[in-house]
Parts: sequence; C-alpha cells; structure tokens
Amino acid sequence: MTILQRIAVIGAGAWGAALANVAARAGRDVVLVARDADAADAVRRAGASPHLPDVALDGAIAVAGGIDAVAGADAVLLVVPAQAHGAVAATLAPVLAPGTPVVACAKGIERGTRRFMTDVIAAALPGATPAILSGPSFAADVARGLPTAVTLAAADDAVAVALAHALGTPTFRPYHATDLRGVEIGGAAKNVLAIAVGIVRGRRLGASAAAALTTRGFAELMRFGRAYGARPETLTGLSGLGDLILTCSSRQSRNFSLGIAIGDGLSPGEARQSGLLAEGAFTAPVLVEMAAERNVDMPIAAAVAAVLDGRLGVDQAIAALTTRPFRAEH
Ligand SMILES: NC(=O)C1=CN([C@@H]2O[C@H](COP(=O)(O)OP(=O)(O)OC[C@H]3O[C@@H](n4cnc5c(N)ncnc54)[C@H](O)[C@@H]3O)[C@@H](O)[C@H]2O)C=CC1
Ligand SMILES: O=C(CO)COP(=O)(O)O
Repeated sequence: MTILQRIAVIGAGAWGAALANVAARAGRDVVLVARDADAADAVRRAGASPHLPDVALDGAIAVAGGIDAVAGADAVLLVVPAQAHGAVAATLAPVLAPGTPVVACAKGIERGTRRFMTDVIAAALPGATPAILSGPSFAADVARGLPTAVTLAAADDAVAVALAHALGTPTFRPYHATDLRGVEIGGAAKNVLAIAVGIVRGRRLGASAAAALTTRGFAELMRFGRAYGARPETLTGLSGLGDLILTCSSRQSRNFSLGIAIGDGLSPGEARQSGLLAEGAFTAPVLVEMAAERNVDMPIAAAVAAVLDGRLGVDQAIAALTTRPFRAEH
C-alpha cells in the first residue's frame, strides 16, 4: 500500500483545522494552508482556527500562508467552501506532482457549471487524482478527538484505502469506497434538507413532523442520487443517511440552525447575516435545477430554494407540502 505521509490541508476554517488535527493524530506530517500570510499569522498566534477558536491545533502542524507550501505533498485535502473549490484547486496546478490525490472535503455543487466536487477538481487539475471525504462529522467533535466515522471515496479503491490509512485513527474511522458520485450527492443534498427540517423545528411543528420531513427528504435524496448515478448503498451509508440524520437533528449544524432561524421568524436575508457558512443555501437552487432537468420530484428541496430566495413564505411552503395528493410511499 502506498504510504501518504505528507498531507497538505488547504483552508484553515473549522473543518480544515479539524482535519489537520486528524492527520497529525494519525502520525502524518501536516501543513495547514491558510488563505494568505495574515490569516496564517492569526492561526499561528491563536494556535487555533478563528472558526474553531476553542480547539487547539496540534503543535506538530505547520501553518503556511501560501500555496507553495503544498509542494512535495503526498495528498491534499481541499477544505474551502464548495463554491471556492474550483478557483483554489486551480492554484495548485504548478505545485502538485502528477497523480497526487486531491480530496474534496466540501459539501455542495458548483453553481453555474452544476459540477459535483470531484468533477470540479478534475476540471481544474487534470493531472491529479480526485477523491472525496464526507460523512456525519462536526468539526468541533472531530477536532477534539471524539469518535466519528466518514466515507472516503476515490475511483481507484487502492487510492481510497491509502487515504483511509493516512487519516484513520480509533477516533476518526474512514470507510473506503469507490462511488464518488454517491458520496458527493449525499453531502450536497443533506444540507438543503436540513434547512427544511430546521424550519419545521423553528416553527415548533413538533418532533413527529421533523421525522416525517427527514424521511421524505431522504426519499428525495435517493431519487436524485439514482438519477445522477449514485449507488443506493452509498446513499444509505455514512455520507448519505448518516449525515442526513446528524445534520437534521443537531443545532451544531449551521444548515439546521439557518432553518431554525427562518422558521422562528427571521427573513432568509436576516438569517444568513450570521456570517456562518450554510452550504445548503448555495446548493438549493442548483440541486432543484438539476432535479428538474432529469424529472426528479424534489418538493422539499424546491420549497427550501423558494423560501430562501423569497418566492414563498414559510407558511405557504408548509401548506404546499402538506396539501400534496396522498400517494404510495414507494
Ligand atoms: N464545519 C464542519 O463541521 C464541517 C464542514 N464541512 C464542509 O467543509 C467546507 C468548509 O467548511 P468550514 O471549514 O466549516 O467553513 P469555515 O467557514 O469555518 O471555513 C472556511 C475557510 O475557507 C476559507 N475560504 C473561503 N473562501 C475562500 C476562497 N475563495 N479561497 C480560499 N479560502 C477561502 C476561509 O478563509 C475559511 O478559512 C464546507 O463545504 C462544509 O460543508 C464538512 C464536514 C464538517
Ligand atoms: O456537514 C456537517 C456535519 O457532517 C456540518 O454541518 P453544517 O455545515 O450544517 O454545520
């Protein structure tokens, strides 16, 4: 098995800091690359990411402020928001050795191009080996070393296995897979559905309504996944159902919390002023467009997109969903 010893983590936000700690705990040589020199200085001074200030970075992690620090890396974890993946990946071209695994760690779909994350990486870095890491894992839990499990997929199983061994510890257990598409669809769609369940929670419609919406949301995720080539067993695994359950049930989730704020009465614009990254708000419109393109029925995702862009009020959206015709469950 190939040993991936030198790991570059690009993006010093909450998830980048958590994954840098993961790799350091697994015994790897880690460089964490912040956005620029000032951002790197701030992380060094605080010994933590400004997005995760309460969890110290492992002292063995080198913090850098420029892409040059990636030279010589055996694998790269790309941990910037989904909409920035393409631009940041493109900057790596001059410093990456051919074939280097580049692992997408964002959960979303690129707007405009409608590309999934590994396709974004393949387009920006044709010489690299795209991979994806996703699953039920809050940065704060992972950074602290609480037990978590995720899916790590690459088209070549040997690459997925090598990446899983490079990052895995008893408290961070990556399950390897080859279904890139299934992993990226689960991660992107669950954020949108979590906003819907958050809205229902914020509106105080009860735990039963939240469970119903999560389950019917999962049916949408499965339909979309089938239409776009995902394997069903991936969608029912950690990166699909597992992450949907986590994100639709915990206030630690920024997507769920965005939904709660809207359900509780804030306008979508006001709710988004928190400054926290809620990827589902960016993914919702593109997910709905892609569903329509392949005749996939996604009424919950469509309601989220319509509420977020102001076409539908929360009560109208709830009325639209609850007055749909009764139908067979499957
Ligand atoms: N926070 C979490 O618990 C988890 C997050 N993720 C995913 O990881 C991705 C990143 O999320 P977080 O780290 O939590 O967000 P964050 O908001 O904490 O950090 C984002 C980082 O990306 C940097 N950044 C933003 N735009 C950039 C650009 N154009 N160029 C370079 N750097 C840029 C920011 O400076 C910041 O350091 C998201 O797609 C999220 O869904 C996945 C699993 C867990
Ligand atoms: O993806 C996550 C947990 O698996 C983090 O969720 P949020 O992005 O909603 O905070």
